[in-house]
Amino acid sequence: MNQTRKSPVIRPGPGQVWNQSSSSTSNSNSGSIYVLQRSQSEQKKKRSIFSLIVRVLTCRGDIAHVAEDHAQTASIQYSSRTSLRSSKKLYQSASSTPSRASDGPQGTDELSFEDISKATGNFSASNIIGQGGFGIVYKATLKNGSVVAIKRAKKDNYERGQPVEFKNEIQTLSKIEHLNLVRFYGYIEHGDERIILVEYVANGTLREHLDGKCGNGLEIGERLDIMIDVAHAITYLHTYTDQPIIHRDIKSSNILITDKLRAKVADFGFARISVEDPTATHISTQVKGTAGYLDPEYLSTYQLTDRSDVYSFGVLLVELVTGRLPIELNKAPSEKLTTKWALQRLKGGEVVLAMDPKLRRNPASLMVVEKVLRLARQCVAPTRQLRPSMKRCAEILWRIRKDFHEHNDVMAAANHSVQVAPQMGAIKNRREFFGIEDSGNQRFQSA
Ligand SMILES: Nc1ncnc2c1ncn2[C@@H]1O[C@H](COP(=O)(O)OP(=O)(O)OP(=O)(O)O)[C@@H](O)[C@H]1O
Repeated sequence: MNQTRKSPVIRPGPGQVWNQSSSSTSNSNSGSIYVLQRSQSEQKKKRSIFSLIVRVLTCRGDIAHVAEDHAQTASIQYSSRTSLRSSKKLYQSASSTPSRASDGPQGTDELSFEDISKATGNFSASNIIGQGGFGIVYKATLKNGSVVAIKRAKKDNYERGQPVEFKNEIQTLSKIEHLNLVRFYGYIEHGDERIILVEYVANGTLREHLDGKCGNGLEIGERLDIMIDVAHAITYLHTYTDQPIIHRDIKSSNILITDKLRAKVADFGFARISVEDPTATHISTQVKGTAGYLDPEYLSTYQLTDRSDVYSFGVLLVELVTGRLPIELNKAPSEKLTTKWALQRLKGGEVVLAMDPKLRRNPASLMVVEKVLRLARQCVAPTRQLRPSMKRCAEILWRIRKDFHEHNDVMAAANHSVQVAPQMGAIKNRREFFGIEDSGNQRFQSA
């Protein structure tokens, strides 16, 4: 396998985001995943495709800074109408002709930049719901009352003159539809503005829930549901889309939580759409992702496969049962790398020590934590051949959930009989107290 590294390996600190170039080309004639074989210029072109959607930056401003930023940008005059683009009409329409988002919420058709501006209160600071590598995220209420999330790119965060290929990618993204994936409705190009319109998910990120900043704390059953939702979303991306998609940035802050405490995977900024080549084993690409979640094999070889997402998913599983961040800077050296620490507890038969202190301890929750850690151990195996597919992960999690429910049912039945027995005892004692013959015993037993 030929491989040429063009850039040195730069290792960011914990919590920082990776954005490291490689223009390696790779060949393989075995296996069943996918490979991109591109010249350096083609690779560069390809790299720019998704940078428009999300570009990884290593620093984040705080909300106050965002508000200042907003104050400067809010005064921009929006004269021409440039409308929401996505899906089929992208090619058919000239750039300034309104085009339609496929199956977006009612009201996202024919949206212009002015409409978006109005819907966000002229990008009002009060509508800011977050900030990420791509830019600022706003909550927007459309004319018909639908609520969507608007991602407004930082000005230095896109490249002009996107190639046709970019439009292909947008088309593909807009076709992705799964209950556990944040829906991509479309984007708007307007002068030097780049806007992405996505489904609004109301209840914060998974990380915020684990930190107790959102919600009332997730019980183990709820966490299991979230694991399964994420597994379904990634399985869909890997297996059931027209072209397999590798997410490349599975992490707890990219998992949005619904009001019903179910999960939706967000942020396809790093997503790679694989070319359909049944003989290929991997994509050679620049390394992107977030420290702590990054597949070490991808990091050292630049070879991206769907098993890189499986690795990140394994880290996420550990995060869900321990409540800890993948890298805990303030812990003792032996506890800094959460996955390693938790898997050592598993090996030593001390799962209870790894369990999130916020979780209730009972045999059922301990059983779940242990089984999930065992699955996580497979997911973070050092080489991709040893890791299960996402589909397999989902199947294992279903089994764990089934066992959990059965366990709970047994516990509930046991509790019920414990509650019933003293009542019967009390009644019997009352009979004795009143000197009544215990002739009703038979009836109690059969009741
Ligand atoms: N569709 C959405 N619905 C509701 N809130 C969202 C949505 N998308 C993003 N947010 C909020 O905005 C924040 C920033 O999101 P964004 O995806 O831009 O960045 P990130 O994933 O946190 O960081 P990075 O882009 O560096 O990976 C999220 O943490 C979340 O709180």
